[in-house]
Amino acid sequence: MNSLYNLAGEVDLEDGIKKQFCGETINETEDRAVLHTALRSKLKTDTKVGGAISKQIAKTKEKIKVFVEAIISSERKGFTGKPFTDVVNIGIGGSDLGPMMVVEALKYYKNHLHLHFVSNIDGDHVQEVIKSLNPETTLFVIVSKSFTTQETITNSNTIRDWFLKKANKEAIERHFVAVSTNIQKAEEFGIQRDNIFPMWDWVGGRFSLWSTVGISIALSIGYKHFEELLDGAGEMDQHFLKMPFPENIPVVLALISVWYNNFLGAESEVVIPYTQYLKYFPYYLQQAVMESNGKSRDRNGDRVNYQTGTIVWGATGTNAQHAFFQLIHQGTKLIPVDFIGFKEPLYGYLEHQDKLISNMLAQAEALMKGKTVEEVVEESQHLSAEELNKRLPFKVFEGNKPTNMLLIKRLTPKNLGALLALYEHKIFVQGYIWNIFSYDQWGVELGKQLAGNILDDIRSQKTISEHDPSTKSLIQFYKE
Ligand SMILES: O=P(O)(O)OC[C@H]1O[C@](O)(CO)[C@@H](O)[C@@H]1O
Repeated sequence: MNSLYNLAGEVDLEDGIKKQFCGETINETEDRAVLHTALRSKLKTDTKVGGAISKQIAKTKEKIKVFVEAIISSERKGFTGKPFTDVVNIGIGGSDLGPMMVVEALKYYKNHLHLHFVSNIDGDHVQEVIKSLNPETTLFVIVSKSFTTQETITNSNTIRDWFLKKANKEAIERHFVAVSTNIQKAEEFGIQRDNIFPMWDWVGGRFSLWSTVGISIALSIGYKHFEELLDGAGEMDQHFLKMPFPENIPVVLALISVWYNNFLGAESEVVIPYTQYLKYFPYYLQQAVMESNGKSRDRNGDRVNYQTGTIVWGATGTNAQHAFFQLIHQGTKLIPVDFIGFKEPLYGYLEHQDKLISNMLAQAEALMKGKTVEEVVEESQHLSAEELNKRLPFKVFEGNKPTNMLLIKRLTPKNLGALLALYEHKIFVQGYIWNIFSYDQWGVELGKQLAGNILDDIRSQKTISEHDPSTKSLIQFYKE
């Protein structure tokens, strides 16, 4: 650990952290600051946070509060005068995964509104969500920082057409709101200016659930709980800013992960929350981690000659134990595990809770200790020598498999906020050590561009763009 702390000192991590929180343009390839932390800051004194930005944040939070409370209390109603019962969040990537994960995670705190999420450009996904909805009582929140994302715009157009089969154009202003930095495009879509919630270029998509992108969260659990989520994240920000590295949870987790990734050759990390409420957490984390640190150029533009972004995957426990834990225990790959558990159950089924947590602790113990030949022999007295010899190699567990254990008191909005901010900071620390830019995502652009070309080819009589033989024949096959 001391060597790792020295590594953090060598790259001047402390300075990097300060630069991020003060709003320096650390996202150099997009020429932007990275200030999602300002959204949950109570301090008005930090450079940029103290100025124009904190005023914008306060004004926008008030707008969210007023809007959310009007919908929840039924003061604001649908076009036929009925209260809203359902909310559909239309967005993808960071405009979907964060809100969807938190809405599910905090389901225990939800009110009467039913939240739905449409993300994929797959028309069947859209239909499956809208088919049971009543346009008179459904609110649509279009979330797109850019308001140009193909999936979100296509889905919003389809949903607006479906809505207009039952309602007239004037009803759109009551039922459609948008979250975007691109006010012009949102207005062109038909959203009234008053119904557009601003977003800022200093909030990255995958770090945006704390902003207006979190409207679906605030609608689901109420504004007060949404604030508690922000408070929890704010407390973790202060911890990250102030604690010396050996006591700094995000720093320690990041360094341990660098150790496994860069020094022991671990290819991936797995995250296992022992609560069904966090079933979408691995998906959310995949975007946060892999879109941020999946880079092979350093900050000078040179190709790195070391490993960067870890592959993250996971599922809830105990389900995962019955699915892929075999490979973690006895496979050939080193896979560090993060266990996340909560001491108190929300509904009080103590028998379940004791069993749930004992499974989590047992997995960590088993991975660490393993099972020796002697132990297998000891517990196999009932077997003949021949039978024992046959089975012995398969019953041995090598052990020495690393795990982190995050044991939290209770799943509350505040604790969840702290947990999410913890992982955000872990991502930053690792990116900083690897000397890469964590806050851009140029790697998603090529696919978008080529999909545009292929769409043109699919729609035209002839294949017009240049393709390799494989792509060309696949386009042909699809068209036939
Ligand atoms: O909010 P937008 O602009 O629609 O973008 C959605 C997502 O698309 C991405 O840009 C990747 O394609 C993500 O970073 C982002 O979260």
